[in-house]
Amino acid sequence: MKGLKILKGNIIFTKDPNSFVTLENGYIVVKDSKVLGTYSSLPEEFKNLEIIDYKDKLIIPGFVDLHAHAPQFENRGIGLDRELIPWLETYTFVEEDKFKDTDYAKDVYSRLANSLKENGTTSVVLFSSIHKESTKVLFDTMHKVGISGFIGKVNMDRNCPDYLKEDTSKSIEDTIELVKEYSKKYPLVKPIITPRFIPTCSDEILLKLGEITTEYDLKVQSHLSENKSEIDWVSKLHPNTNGYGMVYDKFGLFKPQSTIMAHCVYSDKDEINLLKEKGVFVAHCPGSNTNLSSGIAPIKEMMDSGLNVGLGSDISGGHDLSMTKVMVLAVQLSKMKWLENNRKGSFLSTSNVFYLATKGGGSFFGDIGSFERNYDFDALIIDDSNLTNLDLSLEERLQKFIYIGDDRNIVNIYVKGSKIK
Ligand SMILES: Nc1nc2[nH]cnc2c(=O)[nH]1
Repeated sequence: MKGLKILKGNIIFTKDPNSFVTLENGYIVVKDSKVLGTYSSLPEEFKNLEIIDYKDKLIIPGFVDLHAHAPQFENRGIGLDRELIPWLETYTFVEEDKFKDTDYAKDVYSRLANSLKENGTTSVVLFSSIHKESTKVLFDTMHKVGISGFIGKVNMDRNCPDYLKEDTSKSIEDTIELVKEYSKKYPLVKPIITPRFIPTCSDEILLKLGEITTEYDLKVQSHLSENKSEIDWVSKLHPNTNGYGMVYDKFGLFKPQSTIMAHCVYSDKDEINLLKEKGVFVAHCPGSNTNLSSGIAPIKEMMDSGLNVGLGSDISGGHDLSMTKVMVLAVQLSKMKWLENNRKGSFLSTSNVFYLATKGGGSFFGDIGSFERNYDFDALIIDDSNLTNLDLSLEERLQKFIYIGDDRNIVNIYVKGSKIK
């Protein structure tokens, strides 16, 4: 049978946030790019096909990073003694300015893309910088490495240093050029509309971006309610709008089921209801919640209330793009939040956080992040033999890999059925 691949190993994935599906020495049948089925014993019809036998290794879905800043790759681990606005002004804008040079972009973006891949991120949603040519470099580089992604040229035309302040019309012109060139150029890497955040975007640019979103049927990403000074700033800039989220919505930038808002640390009831009503995805970024002293987003509550939620590394507000490190931090912060709330509700379980890092974020892309039938076959093969000599269940082995494993344990990677490592 043409286009069929059969993989054997210890399969573990989530269909819902509250439980794992595990198949010890199970089989995944893949047809072209998609999962045909998972089986504990191989059905007769596939019996004479070749089997790729991963023996005792784990087979898990690839990770999804819903929020990261590509031009901040070099800044990981520095400047984290500041809060958001001074951090942006002192470190981030200065580094992003370097991307006016495409040679610099080629160097940084190829290391970024390889690092994402090596760490098992098979789908990623990236902010680029304001620079059109370097954004093209990012599209081309991500395509070459073979992981899937949305990439957005940043738009900002006020309240930032002159060297990054865009002329509004030129910003829109460059965005449309990128959308036209890259919407169909590559199968796995697509453009996304990316106003940086409300403080750096004029009403005019937001209005135009809303129009482009509708006209070209695009997705949108930005930041929301991350830090208290930022929220105060937005309420001063938009005194007649009822809340930060409402500003995006007013300009048509909460496109149903197609928008990601990073952070949402301080979203109140009305904002949460708006996010829910519009099917906005919240990218929870525990790394930057702590590093930039922003606060802990109540992610477990958001998830339980039915919001679309995924995880973001948010480099370089977050210092590490490894999604296993992000998962650990998300669990740890959710425990702190739970204690802070006098043990009301609960904290993130291992299946909760694994779901967030796979199917939760993956549903922004489509059928991604699980091994259910017709899901894209994005998978990691994990050799965890160096991590323990205990006799553990598959769930415990996965937990151990998340907590103490690293990129060296990821021995093979599949994206859309193709082996990229
Ligand atoms: N974490 C984070 N928040 C932002 N808000 C506006 N820009 C940024 C950024 O680069 N990182």
